Amino acid sequence: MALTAVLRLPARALLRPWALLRGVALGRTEAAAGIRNGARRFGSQHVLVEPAAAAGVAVMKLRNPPVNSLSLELLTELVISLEKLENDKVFRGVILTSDCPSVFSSGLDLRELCGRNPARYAEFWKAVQEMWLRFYLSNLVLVAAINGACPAGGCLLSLTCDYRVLADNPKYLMGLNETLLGIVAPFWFKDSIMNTIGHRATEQALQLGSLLPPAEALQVGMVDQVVPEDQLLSTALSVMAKWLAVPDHARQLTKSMIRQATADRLLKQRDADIQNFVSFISKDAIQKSLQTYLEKLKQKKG
Ligand SMILES: CC/C=C\C/C=C\C/C=C\C=C\CC(=O)SCCNC(=O)CCNC(=O)[C@H](O)C(C)(C)COP(=O)(O)OP(=O)(O)OC[C@H]1O[C@@H](n2cnc3c(N)ncnc32)[C@H](O)[C@@H]1OP(=O)(O)O
Repeated sequence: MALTAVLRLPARALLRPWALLRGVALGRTEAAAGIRNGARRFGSQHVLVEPAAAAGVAVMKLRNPPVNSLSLELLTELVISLEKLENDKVFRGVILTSDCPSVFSSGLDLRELCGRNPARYAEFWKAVQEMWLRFYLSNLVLVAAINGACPAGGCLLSLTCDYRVLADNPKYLMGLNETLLGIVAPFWFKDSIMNTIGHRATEQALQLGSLLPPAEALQVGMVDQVVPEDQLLSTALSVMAKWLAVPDHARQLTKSMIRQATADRLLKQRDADIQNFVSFISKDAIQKSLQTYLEKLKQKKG
């Protein structure tokens, strides 16, 4: 970025050099680098963050086309983006949504689970854990505006949020469908869903690998609201306003009181959980099962 362009930027942009550096790294213009109509904006390759119309609220959009699969890069960028927002005292709430049409997130990137070496599996799983821990324990209010299909790891990501609004479209199926892939959701996936929908509903949803349409997701409590698609963002903003009306310190301590024990279960055994994952995913039978599933997905179009 030329010096003259830097000098034209508002002072507050200069106080947040990461926003500018990101823009420079991506070779983008001044507007895309952080300043548009006086509002800050930043992004990475797979995550776009922009201020919402409401004060103190950012909209974080996943953009890893075509289906927002959670690759190592996307997971890492999600955590970095959240951390930036947490460190920027302007922001108190985040609306998490998708920039890809009809898919919120297709879950963990299946290419990360197939044919890699143990070190790469371990690195990937550490990033999945990190994403879950950081989002689950975030001090910010997180509202998921689910504007598409939301299976497996996508559902997990939404379950880290404080509130979920789902757009009313019968194609937007949601749930932890791991068993249908021949894999087992780890205990912290199970804890996340059980804390949300309860014990009995989890017994069914997790064993059956249920992918629920909006009305059923609402009925079981997997989402808090189902709204017409064109009202998704405005609803998320209204919900956010209600949550932000509560003093931050009281809400944050209360959230931590409710969630910390669940997070601690993983924190106490992160390395063992990584080892479990690596040995499970490396088994020939599991690899075969995942390859077959991926093939079927690819053939679906033909
Ligand atoms: C004892 C226990 C110890 C340890 C724990 C062990 C194991 C736990 C391990 C793993 C946990 C994993 C959780 C997961 O998240 S696995 C991912 C599961 N995801 C899914 O099942 C969703 C699959 N995708 C779909 O159903 C659909 O794609 C869709 C509904 C999201 C979107 O449908 P569309 O019709 O819009 O798009 P498609 O044509 O189907 O897809 C386009 C394109 O994208 C590819 N793709 C889809 N999903 C994924 C994915 N998750 N990863 C990578 N790639 C994906 C799809 O194949 C198409 O590719 P091509 O264009 O054909 O190349």
